[in-house]
This record gives sequence, C-alpha cells and structure tokens, in this order.
Amino acid sequence: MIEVENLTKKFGDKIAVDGISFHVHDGEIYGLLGPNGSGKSTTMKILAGILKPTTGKVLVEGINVAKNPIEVKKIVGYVPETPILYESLTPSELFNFVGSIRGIPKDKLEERVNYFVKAFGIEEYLEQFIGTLSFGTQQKVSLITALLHDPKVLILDEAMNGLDPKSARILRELLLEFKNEGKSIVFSTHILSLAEVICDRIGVIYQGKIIAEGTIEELKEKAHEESLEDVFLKLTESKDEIVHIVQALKESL
Ligand SMILES: Nc1ncnc2c1ncn2[C@@H]1O[C@H](COP(=O)(O)OP(=O)(O)OP(=O)(O)O)[C@@H](O)[C@H]1O
Repeated sequence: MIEVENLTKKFGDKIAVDGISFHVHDGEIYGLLGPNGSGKSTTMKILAGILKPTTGKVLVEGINVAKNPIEVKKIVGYVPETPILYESLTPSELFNFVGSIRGIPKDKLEERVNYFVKAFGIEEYLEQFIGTLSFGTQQKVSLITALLHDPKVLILDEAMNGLDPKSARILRELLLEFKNEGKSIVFSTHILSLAEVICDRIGVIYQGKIIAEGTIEELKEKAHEESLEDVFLKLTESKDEIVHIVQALKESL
C-alpha cells in the first residue's frame, strides 16, 4: 500500500509537484499519466526514497519514506526512466552485488536471476560489460535488478522504454502476476493503449497536480470521451491545440 498526502516538490522556484494526494492499494496497478515535464518522474523518485519531498508525506507499507528511506528501499523495486547502472560491471557481477547488499540468500538469488534472465532472454549478455549493451538490454538489466529482492511495491518509470514487443509482453504478464500476488505497482507510461490494458486506476498529472483520477471507464465517462487518448488530450488541454497546430502545418505546406 502506498499513501501519498499533499506531496510537494520544489526545485528552487520551480514547483515540479504541487500538492498531490493518491493511494495505491495492495494488488493494484496505478497508472501515473501526464505530458512531458508534468512531475511523474519527480513523484516516483520521492516514492522510491531517492528524492526528499519539500512538503507532504509518503507512506509505503506504513513506513514514512522521508524518515526511513533505507527501510523503504528494502521493500521497493524502482526502475528509473533511464537505466542507471555500473557500466564497467557485467550483468552477472551486478546481480551478485545487488544480491549481497540486499541480503538475498545465494540459492534464492541464483533461482531469481535464472528466472528473469530467461524470461527477458539476456543469457548471452551476462558476461559482457553493461556499458557495451544496447539500451533495451540495459533496460532489462535495470528491471531484473529492481525485481531480485521480490519487492512488495514496484515503482516503474517508463519501464517499457526500449523493450522489444516480446519483452514488453513478458513484462506486462509479469506485472499482472505481481498484481495478483498483492503487490502495489505505480506505473508511468506515454503509451496510453498499454495503460488502458494494465492499469486498474489512473491518475492524470498535469503541471504538478493530479487533475483527474479513476478507472478508465470512470475517466471516459467524466470527460465524455470514447478513448483514454481523447480523455488525456482533453484534460491536458492539448486537443484544441493539436487541431490548430495541424491546421497551421497544412497551411504552411
Ligand atoms: N533536479 C531538477 N532540478 C530542477 N528542475 C527539475 C529537476 N528535476 C525535474 N525538474 C523539473 O521538474 C518538472 C517535472 O519534471 P519530471 O521529470 O518529474 O517530469 P515528467 O512528468 O517525468 O516528464 P517526462 O514525461 O518528460 O519524463 C520539469 O519542469 C523538470 O524540468
């Protein structure tokens, strides 16, 4: 369970997150959707204990993230928007390193590494330096690293970035499995069709504020729109703007 209450984050004068509140229940996938620069990554970094909030409170499984970031990291798996990995290690070395700092017993670690490495098809890259791997393969290494300690809570920032269709489908199936196990999952994506199929509820964030929240059906009903894409564009005031931009482009050709 994740509880976010009145969360604000300022960088100097810039208000990146502006008093947002939401809850993510056990066994729920919560989609955080918003245009570029709306505050998704900042929010997720705070949930993962990487950034301190300016004001407000985040509880993960009842633990206050700002006060106990180390405790929270034990139960959270965080995948950043861009993989942050040790380029001069191999995936095998990184998995062993993460296993040792997380205190995962050797046999459990081996079992989990084998499972995820096979699932994402990266067997052939295990002994190569991470810095030499493709972006998609690095993303898979980043995902596996976040999953090794079997976290109760997952914070996935654009986790499908760079994944080929097969790996994206596998991740999708894994997430549904994790949800059925009772994990709480926060998931940001710009792929609205994906959010539509995997998210139980959506929070639309715009200019640092959550401007709408609910199931996909509730959002469509409230916005009087047929698709999540139309809901999103309407709420983020992009719909009319797109019509004008396309019109101007046509006239300039
Ligand atoms: N370390 C920082 N210092 C100053 N400003 C920052 C910092 N991190 C984020 N911001 C600003 O905060 C705002 C929110 O950024 P954030 O990365 O959270 O957006 P986002 O919704 O994840 O965007 P995207 O979809 O492009 O990844 C942006 O205006 C961004 O420039």
